This record gives sequence, structure tokens and C-alpha cells, in this order.
Amino acid sequence: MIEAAGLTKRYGKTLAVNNLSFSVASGKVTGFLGPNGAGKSTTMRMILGLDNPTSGQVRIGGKQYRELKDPLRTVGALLDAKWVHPNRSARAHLRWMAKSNKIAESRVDEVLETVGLTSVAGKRAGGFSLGMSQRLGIAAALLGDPEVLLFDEPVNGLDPEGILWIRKFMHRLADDGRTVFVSSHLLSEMALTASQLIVIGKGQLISQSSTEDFVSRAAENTVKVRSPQLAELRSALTQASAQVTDEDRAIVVSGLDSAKIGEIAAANKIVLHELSPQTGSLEQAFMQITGDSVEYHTGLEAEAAEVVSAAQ
Ligand SMILES: Nc1ncnc2c1ncn2[C@@H]1O[C@H](COP(=O)(O)OP(=O)(O)OP(=O)(O)O)[C@@H](O)[C@H]1O
Repeated sequence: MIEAAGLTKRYGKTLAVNNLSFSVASGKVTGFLGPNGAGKSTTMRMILGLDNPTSGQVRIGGKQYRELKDPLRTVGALLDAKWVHPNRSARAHLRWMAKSNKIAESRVDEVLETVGLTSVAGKRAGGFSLGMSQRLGIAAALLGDPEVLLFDEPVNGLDPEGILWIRKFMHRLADDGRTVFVSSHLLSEMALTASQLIVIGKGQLISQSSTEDFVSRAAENTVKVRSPQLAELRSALTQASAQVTDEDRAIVVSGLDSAKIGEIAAANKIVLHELSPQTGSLEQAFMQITGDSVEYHTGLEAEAAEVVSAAQ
């Protein structure tokens, strides 16, 4: 169980985390979602005592990190998979961690087995692929057999097989009854991994709910429209207060149903080649909900969402 109350972190003029309160329950995977720069890593660092809050506090099992007697036995974290001495073997790295945290050496082979690295345990960690490094990082997080696990963007850069492995592994950890808190900026990935979602933007809480609720609230129906007069149509629809997103040689309209869009097109003598109701893409819904909270608008968010959706 993790509980944050009024958690705030200021770096000079930047309010990285702003009065954030949430709770993360055990026995579930909870996704921590937000656009780049939303404050996820800063929050995770505060949970782990690596950064001090400017105000507010966060507790793990009722205690602040610095009050924990054996931190690694309470909370394990994967923040940066490449944080390992490149010339050390995976086993030597874990033995060193176990020793410096007074954890029985027998745990090393157990966790290597758990993450499927036994056959390469004697190899240099510096030569590991990103997927193998992630597994080693997870093995390190599990050394103290902690009840609470934190993963910061664990699937970044992984291939589909690596992503699937991480997703299944997190489900397994939650099924063991552990608290699994995982950050990501990809809603479609989190929708498959997490049963609960905490969504932040610009350091503030946007929503805390089950993934199912968030998705059904977020995924409003849209209409995909193709037309040889796309620019005219876009402007007519925008004047009618619709929200319009560009797609490949089409637009996606929200705020109006297909009948109304057809009527507006007819009234403006605009030819339509397609008018098809869609159930909203998760990534687009996420962009809509967090849109005002994206720190650096590039105008490429919709395009990025399409790339992400296409990659799923
Ligand atoms: N050590 C620091 N010094 C100054 N500003 C910082 C520091 N760490 C983070 N920030 C700023 O705080 C804000 C939140 O950053 P943070 O890395 O927590 O976001 P994030 O949600 O993890 O983003 P990403 O998905 O890109 O990792 C950003 O504006 C960032 O530039």
C-alpha cells in the first residue's frame, strides 16, 4: 500500500509535482500515467526517498521511506535498467546488492530463476540487451522479496516479446498479493497491464479510477470522415464547435454525430467519401483528457498517438 498526501515538489520555478494525493492498493497492478514531464519520475523518486518533497508526504505501508528498517525488504524498484557495473556478471551484481543489504545469498539464484536469467547469470551485464537488462533490474528489485514494487517506464524501448513478458510478470507479482506501481506515458499499454490507473498532468491528479472506468469515460465516440474538400469541411465543423483531429487523408470528429456531420457537409455542398462512426482510440482519448496538461505542445501529439496505436 502506497499513500501520497498533498505531495508537492518544486525545482526552482518548476512545480514538478503539485499537491498530489492518491493511494495504491495491494494485489493489483496500478498504472501511473501521464504525458512526458508530468511528474511521474519525480513522484517515484519521492516514494523511494531519493528526493525530498517540498511539502506533503508519501508513505509505504504507513511509513515514510526513511523510517523503513530494511527498505529493500519493503519496497523494490526498477528506475534505470542500465544502472549496473558493465563488467560485472548478473550474478555478481546481485550478490553485491544482497551483501550490502544483508540479504541471504541464496536469494540471488532464486531471483535469477524467477526472471529467467539463470543461463546467462555468469555473463557480463554490460553485454546484455535492453530486455535482459530490464529482467536483471527486476531481479534486483525482487531481492528483498518486497511487498511493494515500483517500475518507472519498464517497457520503454522493448520489443513486443519483452513488453509481453513484463506485462505478464507484473500480473504475476500482483497475483502474489504485492503492490505493483508502474509508470508509463502509453495508455494503450497500461490499459492491458493495469487494473487501476492514476493519471496525472503537469504534476496534478487528473483521475484515479479503475482502468475500465477511465477507458469507458475517456473513449468517447468519434466519426471518421474522408472528403476531397477536407479543409472546407474542417472549418465548417470547427465552426459548429466540433473537435477535429487530422488523420491520414481523413479527419476524426468528436462532439458531433455522423447525421449532423452529413447535414453540415450537405449544407456547405461538400462531397463526402466516408462517414464512419468509430469507438475512440485509447491514445486519442488519453490525449484529449491530458491535452491541457501536456507541458510542451508540439502539434504532433495526434500523430504520435497514431504511431503508438499502429505499433500495438
Ligand atoms: N532534478 C530536477 N531539476 C529540475 N527540474 C526537474 C528535475 N527533475 C524533474 N524536473 C522537472 O520536473 C518536471 C517533471 O519531470 P518528471 O521527470 O518527473 O516527469 P515524468 O512524468 O517522469 O516525465 P517523463 O515521462 O518524460 O519521464 C519536468 O518539468 C522536469 O523538467
